[in-house]
Amino acid sequence: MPYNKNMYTTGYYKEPGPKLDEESPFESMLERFRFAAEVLELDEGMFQYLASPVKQVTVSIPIVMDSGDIRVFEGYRVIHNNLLGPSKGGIRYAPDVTLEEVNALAAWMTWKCAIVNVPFGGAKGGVRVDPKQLSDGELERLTRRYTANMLEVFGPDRDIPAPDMNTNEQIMAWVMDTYSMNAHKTETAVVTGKPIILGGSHGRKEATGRGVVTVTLAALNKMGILPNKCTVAVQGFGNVGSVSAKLMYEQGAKVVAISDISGGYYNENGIDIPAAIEYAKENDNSLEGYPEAEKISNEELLQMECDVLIPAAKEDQINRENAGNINAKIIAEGANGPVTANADSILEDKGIMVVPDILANAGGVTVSYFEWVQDRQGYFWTEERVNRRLNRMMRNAFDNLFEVRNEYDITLRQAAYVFGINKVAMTLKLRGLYA
Ligand SMILES: NC(=O)C1=CN([C@@H]2O[C@H](COP(=O)(O)OP(=O)(O)OC[C@H]3O[C@@H](n4cnc5c(N)ncnc54)[C@H](O)[C@@H]3O)[C@@H](O)[C@H]2O)C=CC1
Ligand SMILES: O=C(O)CCC(=O)C(=O)O
Repeated sequence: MPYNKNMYTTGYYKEPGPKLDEESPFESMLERFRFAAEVLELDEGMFQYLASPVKQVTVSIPIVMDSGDIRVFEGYRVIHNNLLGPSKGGIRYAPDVTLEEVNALAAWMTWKCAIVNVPFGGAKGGVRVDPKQLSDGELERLTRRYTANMLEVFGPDRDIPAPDMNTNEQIMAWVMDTYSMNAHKTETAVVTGKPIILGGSHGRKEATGRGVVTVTLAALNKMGILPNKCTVAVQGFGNVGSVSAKLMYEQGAKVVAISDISGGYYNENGIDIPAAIEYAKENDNSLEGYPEAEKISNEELLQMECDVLIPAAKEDQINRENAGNINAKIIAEGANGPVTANADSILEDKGIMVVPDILANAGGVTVSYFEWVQDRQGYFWTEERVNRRLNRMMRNAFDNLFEVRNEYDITLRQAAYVFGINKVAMTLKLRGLYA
């Protein structure tokens, strides 16, 4: 791999650089991509090719509300790249999701799949809706209509969705059923993250958090910190955050702070995570009013002194404004894009090891791959087998990136982009580009 050390010791990357739009995850993605492209000496054409999504689909989703009124929502699916195989990535329901954000999330999926070595390209979907405002019936109609609008995009050999923020296994079951009705056969492999009874995989629900913890333990080991001697703060208490917190707790770590959209909860003696999970389950998935802790703000959580900070909520949480105040030794990115590109060099200067999203949260897509394989074979694995293979693949990915990091004296995030983009670029070269 071509390498010129001066490029990033004296180049634009170390300078304050052009002010990026903190609100733009796509710009954050591109900024890191540019750096990797320089390291790899990608030519301009290759850069443009890999930076551009293959397909962007925007649909309107009209549904009849329980009141009898019609409302129209906007939905997206972006296929960023499918050189390595069918595209793969979750569907997000959020009132503020944009096509631009989905573009970034889809590109991250491309690099992520390359890093964990699963034979998929990258995609992501989104619907601009606050699902909490919909009844179950409205949510089902919305999901079915979105899927119907994407029938030509989705497919077990084309594009395979999965859960992301505010979507879950019930929503995946509706996607599978709608697609199957139109295919005139049951097509379980069209979507992953389904209920186990419908062809889902053991371990998928916990896979992202489990992967976060595997790489966190590897990072702690590199720093010579024992898991049972470390303190942890977790932002976000949904699928990824709650499982990461629970598995760190089971490792003997002291999880001193957790948070969700209702705010942060701090206990210097450590929070009883199984009890907090039970509390959230009984309170409509919210920590609001959690009694065994002092209420703090999400900002206070991010800035508290701890060994491991796991941002597992959403993008742009650690940015140019607050990066200088982060007091963790390791940041393990459970969420996609929780640290902006503007914050990267600030964290690097503080000596904080960032385990980047495209490695740290890749456990989800890894077990989605296992689910797809199981569905296609019609032969299902035990949870023990799933977890063992997941741990192995995450650990291998961590070791590969650590090697690139050491070889080029770059950060783990830079190594992740270099590794992932190199693999996709090499695939393109071998496949060729003549239509
Ligand atoms: N579910 C999965 O398998 C995967 C998810 N991810 C990423 O992990 C992140 C979280 O996803 P999930 O856990 O699936 O979503 P989720 O919908 O299950 O949970 C999201 C959590 O974040 C909290 N939250 C939202 N805004 C917040 C804010 N401003 N401050 C603090 N907390 C806030 C919510 O209250 C909730 O507890 C997202 O970035 C997603 O893209 C990444 C890989 C796979
Ligand atoms: O499980 C999958 O296919 C994708 C999960 C996802 O959306 C992500 O890793 O961001």
